[in-house]
Amino acid sequence: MIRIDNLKKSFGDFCAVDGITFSVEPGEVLGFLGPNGAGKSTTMKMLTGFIKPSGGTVSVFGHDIEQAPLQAKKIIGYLPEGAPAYGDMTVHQYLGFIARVRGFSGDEQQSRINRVVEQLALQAVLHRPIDNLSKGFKRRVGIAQAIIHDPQVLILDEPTDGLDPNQKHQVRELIRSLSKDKIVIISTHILEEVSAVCSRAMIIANGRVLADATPSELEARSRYHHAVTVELDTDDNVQSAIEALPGVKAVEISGSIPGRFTLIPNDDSSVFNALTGLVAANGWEVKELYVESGRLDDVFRDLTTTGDNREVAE
Ligand SMILES: Nc1ncnc2c1ncn2[C@@H]1O[C@H](COP(=O)(O)OP(=O)(O)OP(=O)(O)O)[C@@H](O)[C@H]1O
Repeated sequence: MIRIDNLKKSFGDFCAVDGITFSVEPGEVLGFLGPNGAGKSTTMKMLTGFIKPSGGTVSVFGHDIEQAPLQAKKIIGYLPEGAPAYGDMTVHQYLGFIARVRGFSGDEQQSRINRVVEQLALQAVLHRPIDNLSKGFKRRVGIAQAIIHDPQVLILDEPTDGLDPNQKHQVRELIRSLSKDKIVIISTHILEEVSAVCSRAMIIANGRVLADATPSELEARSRYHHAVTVELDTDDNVQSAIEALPGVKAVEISGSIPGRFTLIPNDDSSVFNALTGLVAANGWEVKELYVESGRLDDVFRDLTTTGDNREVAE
Protein backbone atom coordinates (compact mmCIF):
# COMPACT_ATOMS: atom_id res chain seq x y z
CA MET A 1 0.00 0.00 0.00
CA ILE A 2 0.97 3.65 -0.25
CA ARG A 3 0.84 5.62 2.96
CA ILE A 4 1.12 9.42 2.83
CA ASP A 5 1.38 11.28 6.10
CA ASN A 6 1.07 15.06 6.51
CA LEU A 7 2.78 15.73 3.19
CA LYS A 8 3.74 19.38 2.60
CA LYS A 9 5.48 21.42 -0.06
CA SER A 10 6.31 25.11 -0.02
CA PHE A 11 7.96 27.12 -2.77
CA GLY A 12 9.42 30.09 -0.87
CA ASP A 13 6.55 31.58 1.12
CA PHE A 14 3.93 29.85 -1.00
CA CYS A 15 2.42 26.65 0.36
CA ALA A 16 1.42 24.41 -2.60
CA VAL A 17 0.61 21.26 -0.58
CA ASP A 18 -0.60 21.83 2.92
CA GLY A 19 -0.52 18.64 4.97
CA ILE A 20 -2.11 15.82 2.96
CA THR A 21 -2.69 12.43 4.63
CA PHE A 22 -4.15 9.30 3.02
CA SER A 23 -3.41 5.69 2.10
CA VAL A 24 -4.23 3.66 -1.01
CA GLU A 25 -4.54 -0.12 -1.40
CA PRO A 26 -3.94 -2.33 -4.46
CA GLY A 27 -7.05 -2.51 -6.64
CA GLU A 28 -7.93 1.12 -6.04
CA VAL A 29 -7.96 3.73 -8.79
CA LEU A 30 -7.68 7.04 -6.99
CA GLY A 31 -8.49 10.21 -8.91
CA PHE A 32 -7.07 13.59 -7.89
CA LEU A 33 -9.53 16.25 -8.89
CA GLY A 34 -8.99 19.93 -8.42
CA PRO A 35 -8.86 23.35 -10.02
CA ASN A 36 -5.68 24.58 -11.74
CA GLY A 37 -2.94 25.14 -9.20
CA ALA A 38 -4.60 22.97 -6.53
CA GLY A 39 -1.42 21.00 -5.84
CA LYS A 40 -2.20 17.73 -7.69
CA SER A 41 1.00 17.57 -9.77
CA THR A 42 3.15 18.70 -6.85
CA THR A 43 1.69 15.90 -4.72
CA MET A 44 2.39 13.37 -7.48
CA LYS A 45 5.97 14.63 -7.85
CA MET A 46 6.51 14.01 -4.14
CA LEU A 47 4.89 10.54 -4.25
CA THR A 48 7.28 9.51 -7.02
CA GLY A 49 10.40 11.01 -5.42
CA PHE A 50 10.70 13.58 -8.21
CA ILE A 51 10.79 16.49 -5.75
CA LYS A 52 11.58 16.55 -2.04
CA PRO A 53 8.74 17.29 0.37
CA SER A 54 9.04 20.21 2.79
CA GLY A 55 7.46 17.96 5.42
CA GLY A 56 5.72 14.62 5.94
CA THR A 57 6.43 11.12 4.63
CA VAL A 58 5.59 8.84 1.70
CA SER A 59 5.87 5.07 2.08
CA VAL A 60 5.45 2.83 -0.99
CA PHE A 61 4.90 -0.80 -0.02
CA GLY A 62 7.03 -0.18 3.08
CA HIS A 63 9.78 1.78 1.27
CA ASP A 64 10.17 5.38 2.36
CA ILE A 65 10.58 7.51 -0.77
CA GLU A 66 13.37 9.57 0.81
CA GLN A 67 15.17 6.84 2.80
CA ALA A 68 14.91 4.06 0.18
CA PRO A 69 14.25 5.85 -3.14
CA LEU A 70 15.58 3.09 -5.42
CA GLN A 71 13.43 0.33 -3.91
CA ALA A 72 10.38 2.62 -4.02
CA LYS A 73 10.98 3.85 -7.59
CA LYS A 74 11.46 0.28 -8.87
CA ILE A 75 7.81 -0.44 -8.22
CA ILE A 76 6.44 2.90 -9.46
CA GLY A 77 5.51 3.84 -13.02
CA TYR A 78 5.09 7.58 -13.53
CA LEU A 79 3.64 9.64 -16.34
CA PRO A 80 4.68 13.21 -15.51
CA GLU A 81 2.61 16.28 -16.42
CA GLY A 82 2.86 16.92 -20.18
CA ALA A 83 4.43 13.46 -20.84
CA PRO A 84 8.02 14.68 -21.37
CA ALA A 85 10.33 12.40 -23.42
CA TYR A 86 13.53 12.57 -25.47
CA GLY A 87 12.04 14.05 -28.61
CA ASP A 88 14.83 13.22 -31.04
CA MET A 89 14.61 9.49 -30.28
CA THR A 90 12.18 7.29 -32.19
CA VAL A 91 9.47 5.60 -30.15
CA HIS A 92 11.32 2.29 -30.44
CA GLN A 93 14.65 3.83 -29.35
CA TYR A 94 13.00 5.60 -26.43
CA LEU A 95 11.15 2.53 -25.16
CA GLY A 96 14.39 0.52 -25.56
CA PHE A 97 16.22 3.14 -23.52
CA ILE A 98 13.59 3.09 -20.75
CA ALA A 99 13.57 -0.74 -20.74
CA ARG A 100 17.38 -0.77 -20.32
CA VAL A 101 17.20 1.81 -17.52
CA ARG A 102 14.63 -0.44 -15.85
CA GLY A 103 17.16 -3.30 -16.07
CA PHE A 104 15.87 -5.36 -19.03
CA SER A 105 18.01 -6.65 -21.90
CA GLY A 106 17.86 -9.12 -24.81
CA ASP A 107 14.61 -10.98 -25.45
CA GLU A 108 13.04 -9.75 -22.24
CA GLN A 109 13.61 -6.13 -23.33
CA GLN A 110 12.09 -6.76 -26.77
CA SER A 111 9.09 -8.63 -25.42
CA ARG A 112 8.37 -5.83 -22.95
CA ILE A 113 8.57 -3.25 -25.75
CA ASN A 114 6.27 -5.39 -27.92
CA ARG A 115 3.74 -5.71 -25.11
CA VAL A 116 3.43 -1.95 -24.44
CA VAL A 117 3.46 -1.11 -28.15
CA GLU A 118 0.48 -3.44 -28.50
CA GLN A 119 -1.29 -2.13 -25.37
CA LEU A 120 -0.97 1.51 -26.46
CA ALA A 121 -1.42 0.83 -30.21
CA LEU A 122 1.91 2.45 -31.15
CA GLN A 123 2.79 0.22 -34.15
CA ALA A 124 2.19 2.94 -36.75
CA VAL A 125 4.63 5.41 -35.14
CA LEU A 126 7.27 3.02 -33.82
CA HIS A 127 10.09 4.37 -35.99
CA ARG A 128 9.15 8.03 -35.94
CA PRO A 129 10.93 10.64 -33.79
CA ILE A 130 8.79 11.49 -30.75
CA ASP A 131 9.05 15.24 -31.52
CA ASN A 132 7.08 14.66 -34.75
CA LEU A 133 4.19 12.85 -33.08
CA SER A 134 0.76 14.28 -32.34
CA LYS A 135 -0.05 15.20 -28.72
CA GLY A 136 -2.17 12.07 -28.37
CA PHE A 137 0.61 9.73 -29.54
CA LYS A 138 3.13 11.49 -27.27
CA ARG A 139 0.83 10.84 -24.33
CA ARG A 140 0.49 7.16 -25.30
CA VAL A 141 4.29 6.85 -25.51
CA GLY A 142 4.42 8.41 -22.02
CA ILE A 143 1.99 5.80 -20.69
CA ALA A 144 3.91 3.01 -22.45
CA GLN A 145 7.18 3.96 -20.69
CA ALA A 146 5.32 4.16 -17.37
CA ILE A 147 4.07 0.55 -17.57
CA ILE A 148 7.03 -1.16 -19.30
CA HIS A 149 8.27 -2.73 -16.03
CA ASP A 150 4.76 -3.78 -14.96
CA PRO A 151 4.90 -1.65 -11.79
CA GLN A 152 2.77 -2.24 -8.70
CA VAL A 153 2.07 1.49 -8.50
CA LEU A 154 1.05 3.64 -11.43
CA ILE A 155 0.96 7.42 -11.10
CA LEU A 156 -0.45 9.17 -14.14
CA ASP A 157 -0.68 12.96 -14.35
CA GLU A 158 -3.58 13.75 -16.70
CA PRO A 159 -3.24 10.54 -18.74
CA THR A 160 -5.97 11.36 -21.25
CA ASP A 161 -5.13 15.02 -21.83
CA GLY A 162 -4.95 15.67 -25.59
CA LEU A 163 -6.44 12.33 -26.64
CA ASP A 164 -9.40 12.08 -29.00
CA PRO A 165 -12.58 10.38 -27.68
CA ASN A 166 -11.63 6.94 -29.04
CA GLN A 167 -8.14 7.12 -27.56
CA LYS A 168 -9.57 8.37 -24.25
CA HIS A 169 -11.83 5.33 -24.19
CA GLN A 170 -8.87 2.99 -24.94
CA VAL A 171 -6.67 4.50 -22.23
CA ARG A 172 -9.49 4.31 -19.68
CA GLU A 173 -10.02 0.65 -20.56
CA LEU A 174 -6.28 0.08 -20.15
CA ILE A 175 -6.25 1.80 -16.74
CA ARG A 176 -9.22 -0.28 -15.64
CA SER A 177 -7.55 -3.52 -16.76
CA LEU A 178 -4.22 -2.60 -15.13
CA SER A 179 -5.84 -1.61 -11.87
CA LYS A 180 -6.93 -5.10 -10.82
CA ASP A 181 -3.80 -5.80 -8.83
CA LYS A 182 -2.13 -2.39 -8.78
CA ILE A 183 -2.46 0.97 -7.13
CA VAL A 184 -3.35 3.58 -9.74
CA ILE A 185 -3.41 7.30 -9.00
CA ILE A 186 -4.46 9.67 -11.76
CA SER A 187 -5.03 13.40 -11.86
CA THR A 188 -7.68 14.79 -14.11
CA HIS A 189 -9.79 17.84 -14.88
CA ILE A 190 -12.36 15.67 -16.60
CA LEU A 191 -15.19 14.87 -14.21
CA GLU A 192 -16.65 12.10 -16.38
CA GLU A 193 -13.26 10.36 -16.17
CA VAL A 194 -13.67 10.05 -12.43
CA SER A 195 -16.96 8.18 -12.82
CA ALA A 196 -15.53 6.16 -15.74
CA VAL A 197 -12.34 4.83 -14.13
CA CYS A 198 -11.90 5.83 -10.49
CA SER A 199 -13.01 3.75 -7.54
CA ARG A 200 -12.23 6.69 -5.29
CA ALA A 201 -11.95 10.45 -5.81
CA MET A 202 -10.10 13.06 -3.84
CA ILE A 203 -11.04 16.69 -4.38
CA ILE A 204 -8.06 18.94 -3.72
CA ALA A 205 -7.91 22.74 -3.56
CA ASN A 206 -5.31 25.06 -2.10
CA GLY A 207 -3.11 22.07 -1.30
CA ARG A 208 -5.71 20.49 0.99
CA VAL A 209 -8.03 17.50 0.63
CA LEU A 210 -11.64 18.72 0.66
CA ALA A 211 -13.33 15.37 -0.03
CA ASP A 212 -12.26 11.73 -0.24
CA ALA A 213 -15.02 9.32 -1.25
CA THR A 214 -16.28 7.03 -3.99
CA PRO A 215 -17.66 8.81 -7.08
CA SER A 216 -21.20 7.73 -6.17
CA GLU A 217 -20.83 9.00 -2.59
CA LEU A 218 -19.73 12.34 -4.02
CA GLU A 219 -22.64 12.39 -6.47
CA ALA A 220 -24.99 11.74 -3.56
CA ARG A 221 -23.88 15.08 -2.04
CA SER A 222 -25.17 16.93 -5.09
CA ARG A 223 -28.52 18.73 -5.03
CA TYR A 224 -29.32 16.66 -8.15
CA HIS A 225 -29.13 13.37 -6.22
CA HIS A 226 -32.45 11.64 -7.06
CA ALA A 227 -33.54 14.65 -9.14
CA VAL A 228 -36.09 13.75 -11.80
CA THR A 229 -36.12 15.30 -15.25
CA VAL A 230 -39.29 15.05 -17.29
CA GLU A 231 -40.27 16.31 -20.72
CA LEU A 232 -44.03 16.54 -21.23
CA ASP A 233 -45.95 17.00 -24.44
CA THR A 234 -48.98 19.00 -23.33
CA ASP A 235 -50.39 22.49 -23.63
CA ASP A 236 -51.56 22.44 -19.99
CA ASN A 237 -49.84 24.75 -17.57
CA VAL A 238 -48.06 22.05 -15.59
CA GLN A 239 -45.41 24.00 -13.74
CA SER A 240 -47.42 25.05 -10.69
CA ALA A 241 -48.81 21.50 -10.26
CA ILE A 242 -45.28 20.08 -10.37
CA GLU A 243 -43.99 22.68 -7.90
CA ALA A 244 -46.78 21.77 -5.48
CA LEU A 245 -45.86 18.07 -5.40
CA PRO A 246 -44.78 16.72 -1.99
CA GLY A 247 -41.02 16.38 -1.56
CA VAL A 248 -40.15 18.90 -4.28
CA LYS A 249 -37.65 21.54 -3.15
CA ALA A 250 -37.27 23.36 -6.45
CA VAL A 251 -38.14 23.04 -10.12
CA GLU A 252 -35.71 24.04 -12.84
CA ILE A 253 -37.07 24.86 -16.27
CA SER A 254 -35.06 24.00 -19.34
CA GLY A 255 -34.46 27.24 -21.26
CA SER A 256 -34.49 25.65 -24.69
CA ILE A 257 -36.97 22.77 -24.53
CA PRO A 258 -40.61 23.62 -23.73
CA GLY A 259 -42.30 21.25 -21.30
CA ARG A 260 -39.01 20.03 -19.81
CA PHE A 261 -38.50 20.33 -16.04
CA THR A 262 -35.99 19.08 -13.49
CA LEU A 263 -37.47 18.42 -10.04
CA ILE A 264 -34.98 18.82 -7.20
CA PRO A 265 -36.07 16.77 -4.18
CA ASN A 266 -35.88 17.73 -0.52
CA ASP A 267 -33.17 15.82 1.34
CA ASP A 268 -33.83 12.06 1.21
CA SER A 269 -37.17 12.47 -0.58
CA SER A 270 -38.13 10.70 -3.76
CA VAL A 271 -40.30 12.70 -6.12
CA PHE A 272 -40.52 10.05 -8.82
CA ASN A 273 -43.76 8.38 -7.64
CA ALA A 274 -45.50 11.69 -6.95
CA LEU A 275 -44.57 12.95 -10.42
CA THR A 276 -45.62 9.81 -12.30
CA GLY A 277 -48.90 9.80 -10.33
CA LEU A 278 -49.60 13.40 -11.38
CA VAL A 279 -48.70 12.68 -15.01
CA ALA A 280 -50.97 9.59 -15.12
CA ALA A 281 -53.89 11.41 -13.44
CA ASN A 282 -53.75 14.17 -16.08
CA GLY A 283 -53.04 11.91 -19.05
CA TRP A 284 -50.00 13.96 -20.08
CA GLU A 285 -47.75 12.42 -22.72
CA VAL A 286 -44.19 11.81 -21.52
CA LYS A 287 -41.40 12.31 -24.08
CA GLU A 288 -38.54 11.74 -21.66
CA LEU A 289 -38.19 10.80 -17.99
CA TYR A 290 -35.12 9.95 -15.95
CA VAL A 291 -33.75 9.96 -12.41
CA GLU A 292 -30.22 11.23 -11.71
CA SER A 293 -27.69 9.83 -9.28
CA GLY A 294 -26.21 13.32 -8.87
CA ARG A 295 -23.78 15.62 -10.61
CA LEU A 296 -20.08 15.61 -9.79
CA ASP A 297 -19.58 19.02 -11.40
CA ASP A 298 -22.12 20.46 -8.98
CA VAL A 299 -20.29 18.98 -5.97
CA PHE A 300 -16.91 20.03 -7.37
CA ARG A 301 -18.12 23.63 -7.82
CA ASP A 302 -19.70 23.72 -4.36
CA LEU A 303 -16.54 22.48 -2.66
CA THR A 304 -14.00 24.49 -4.61
CA THR A 305 -15.74 27.86 -4.89
CA THR A 306 -16.71 28.45 -1.28
CA GLY A 307 -14.85 30.11 1.58
CA ASP A 308 -11.05 29.90 1.41
CA ASN A 309 -11.16 27.99 -1.87
CA ARG A 310 -12.82 30.74 -3.89
CA GLU A 311 -9.55 32.34 -5.02
CA VAL A 312 -8.10 29.08 -6.35
CA ALA A 313 -11.14 28.17 -8.35
CA GLU A 314 -11.79 31.49 -10.05
N1 LIG B 1 8.69 24.79 -8.92
C1 LIG B 1 7.73 25.64 -8.52
N2 LIG B 1 8.05 26.86 -8.05
C2 LIG B 1 7.11 27.72 -7.62
N3 LIG B 1 5.78 27.44 -7.58
C3 LIG B 1 5.41 26.23 -8.03
C4 LIG B 1 6.36 25.27 -8.52
N4 LIG B 1 5.68 24.15 -8.90
C5 LIG B 1 4.37 24.41 -8.65
N5 LIG B 1 4.20 25.65 -8.15
C6 LIG B 1 2.93 26.26 -7.73
O1 LIG B 1 2.28 25.39 -6.85
C7 LIG B 1 0.86 25.40 -7.06
C8 LIG B 1 0.38 23.99 -7.31
O2 LIG B 1 0.84 23.58 -8.60
P1 LIG B 1 0.48 22.17 -9.22
O3 LIG B 1 1.17 22.08 -10.53
O4 LIG B 1 0.72 21.12 -8.21
O5 LIG B 1 -1.10 22.31 -9.43
P2 LIG B 1 -2.10 21.32 -10.16
O6 LIG B 1 -3.21 21.05 -9.20
O7 LIG B 1 -1.37 20.17 -10.71
O8 LIG B 1 -2.63 22.27 -11.32
P3 LIG B 1 -2.98 21.95 -12.87
O9 LIG B 1 -4.31 21.27 -12.82
O10 LIG B 1 -3.08 23.31 -13.46
O11 LIG B 1 -1.89 21.12 -13.44
C9 LIG B 1 0.63 26.35 -8.25
O12 LIG B 1 0.26 27.62 -7.73
C10 LIG B 1 1.97 26.42 -8.93
O13 LIG B 1 2.17 27.66 -9.57
